[in-house]
Amino acid sequence: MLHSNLLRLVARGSSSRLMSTATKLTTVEVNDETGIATLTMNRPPVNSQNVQLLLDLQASISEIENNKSRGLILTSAHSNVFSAGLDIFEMYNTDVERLRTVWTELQNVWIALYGTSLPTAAAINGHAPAGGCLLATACEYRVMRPNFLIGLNEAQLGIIAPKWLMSGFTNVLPKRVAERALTQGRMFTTQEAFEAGLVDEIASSKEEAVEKCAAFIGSFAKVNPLARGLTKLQFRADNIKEFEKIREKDVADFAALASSPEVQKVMGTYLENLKNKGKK
Ligand SMILES: CCCCCCCCCC/C=C\CC(=O)SCCNC(=O)CCNC(=O)[C@H](O)C(C)(C)COP(=O)(O)OP(=O)(O)OC[C@H]1O[C@@H](n2cnc3c(N)ncnc32)[C@H](O)[C@@H]1OP(=O)(O)O
Repeated sequence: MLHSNLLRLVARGSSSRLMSTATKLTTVEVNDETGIATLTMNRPPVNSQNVQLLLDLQASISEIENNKSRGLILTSAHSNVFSAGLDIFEMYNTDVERLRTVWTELQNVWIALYGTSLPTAAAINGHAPAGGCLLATACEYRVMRPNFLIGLNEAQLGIIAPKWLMSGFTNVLPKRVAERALTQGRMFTTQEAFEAGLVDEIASSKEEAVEKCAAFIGSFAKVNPLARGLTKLQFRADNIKEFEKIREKDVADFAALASSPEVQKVMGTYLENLKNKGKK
């Protein structure tokens, strides 16, 4: 009988294995030929990041690190959204403790993804606003399907993203472009993101995006994995150290900001607009 601790489960033919997880909102599938793991977010309809999805992402990243995969590709099970960012419903009209948990688990996912020595790539098969962009830019490489939007839109929502949350973004864009985009809360189209360097390639389908991500990860085949991983982490060490210094305070700051009547009001209006959009 299948149970949550079952380790390996043959899923689709012989070329890939669905790794069992104790989770429901993510799946991990390892390609037998390449040894690359695909981590798929599956929280309908838009992969909004509630605490459970954030915990499941962490469990899946650990699983991939422990199962000796050669790399990690992050993608979505949905046809037009990679991830809509934090679940605003979960942050609205709730208590401070819940807000602290949301933020702590977002931090935990980010550091797990940003700080892994494994090669990582995002197959962005739909929109990736805010927390969706955060996950994509924590990866080393991004391939995106056409005609979607990606960016950190916090300034447009009247909120300030902390420095660690912007650091993946500022790693990949020239400083001047990043500053302008962040202060505008700009959402880039796929084409604009490609031209700016926010995404590395454009792919016409999810399958092609995953293949291109796999080719990027495959480009390290002849590089010593320890040397590769340590080199990557040296590049990221300053951001990681800065983050570790402020992570406790950052949780307190977020909980205070998100629970304030002003931000709660913004969330309420934002949620109304999202709901009404569906009725139009
Ligand atoms: C206001 C935020 C306050 C935050 C407090 C302080 C934070 C400080 C630092 C910030 C760091 C991270 C912040 C975030 O990640 S906040 C989340 C920001 N996300 C967005 O702005 C994206 C909002 N969504 C969209 O733009 C669109 O939904 C989409 C992703 C482009 C998809 O469009 P679509 O047409 O395919 O789908 P749509 O009809 O809009 O939505 C379908 C249903 O999903 C619900 N939904 C969408 N996004 C969210 C979300 N982020 N959280 C919860 N639920 C979401 C939407 O309401 C629809 O539901 P229903 O079908 O009507 O029931």
